[in-house]
Amino acid sequence: MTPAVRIGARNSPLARTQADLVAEALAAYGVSSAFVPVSTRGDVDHRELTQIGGTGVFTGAVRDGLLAGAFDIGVHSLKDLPTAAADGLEIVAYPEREDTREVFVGRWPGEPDRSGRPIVIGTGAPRRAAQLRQWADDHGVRLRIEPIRGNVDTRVQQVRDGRFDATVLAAAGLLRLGRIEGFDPCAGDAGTVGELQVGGLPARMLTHEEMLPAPGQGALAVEAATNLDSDIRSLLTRLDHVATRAEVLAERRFLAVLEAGCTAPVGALAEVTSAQVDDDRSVRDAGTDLTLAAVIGRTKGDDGSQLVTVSGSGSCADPAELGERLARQVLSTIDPADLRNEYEDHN
Ligand SMILES: NCc1[nH]cc(CCC(=O)O)c1CC(=O)O
Repeated sequence: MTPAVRIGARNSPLARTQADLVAEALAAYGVSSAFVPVSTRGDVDHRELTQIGGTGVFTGAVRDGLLAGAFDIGVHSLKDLPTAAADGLEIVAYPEREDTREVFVGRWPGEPDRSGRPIVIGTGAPRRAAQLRQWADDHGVRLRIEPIRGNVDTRVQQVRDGRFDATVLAAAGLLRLGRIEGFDPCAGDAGTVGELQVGGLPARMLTHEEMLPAPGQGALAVEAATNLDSDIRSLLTRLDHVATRAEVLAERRFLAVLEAGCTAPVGALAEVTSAQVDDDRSVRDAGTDLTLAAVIGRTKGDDGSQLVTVSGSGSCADPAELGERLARQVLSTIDPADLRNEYEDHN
């Protein structure tokens, strides 16, 4: 009988659901598990995230619990996890990624509005704000962006209550919680636009051209202490998804290199293009089988642009190389003083 694995995660509905997904995957290998809830600084402090400051407001307490031996593995939303490695800890698996798109929930600003008043969008993420402002400029739409806090359902509720006209949330969280009505994963972008609802509000999937996700969005990180029992560790590595790993390593290296040079908001999406993943977990056609597209918020340029965009391709065999190369390209071609200097929680 394999001993139960203790799984620590934030005590929010989404974190709990994500921990359950890992528990189910372990159960498929005949391993039982128990959930250990962790209260984090981000949950008890209700100021804006940009005010609390520092990265890892949601993940620090889970990491502390791992180091203290309170549980065997921690399950994080990867996009909330700081890029810096934590001493004594390692990420043992990146399970298969959810949908990486963003969802616009509420009144769509592209529609004519007779009131003449700007649409108010609630978001605390400078990355989302920068891309929304650029979209609004491109479409001649007036937007006002205001901070919003709370878990996924609370944010939707605040739109329903009329405190905001709309908000933007990750498809991954909404799908895991089962909150998107009318979603057909096979329909692609066109098949879903205009037909979706979230909490009774109109919703639409944003394309990656409209908004790039946070680095690591839609992916989970299964983290453990480096001294974890080796049998449990090798079991956990079976939860790893090779394409997801390549993608998130490219995105997170891009972020890490940029963070060293500025604090601008960053959106980044890497995609494995070959889809030729061998059963033996290596990726075929190594060469140019990984793409990366990214946006970085900048102060308004002479051409009115508020975003720097960059894209390129590399190899699944060395995803960090692609991320690093594109980040250095941005840092060498753009004056860092032109990049927006805002604390970013990357959500
Ligand atoms: N801290 C917020 C957070 N962290 C992870 C998710 C959703 C899941 C994901 O993006 O992987 C969310 C909510 C959101 O951005 O809508």
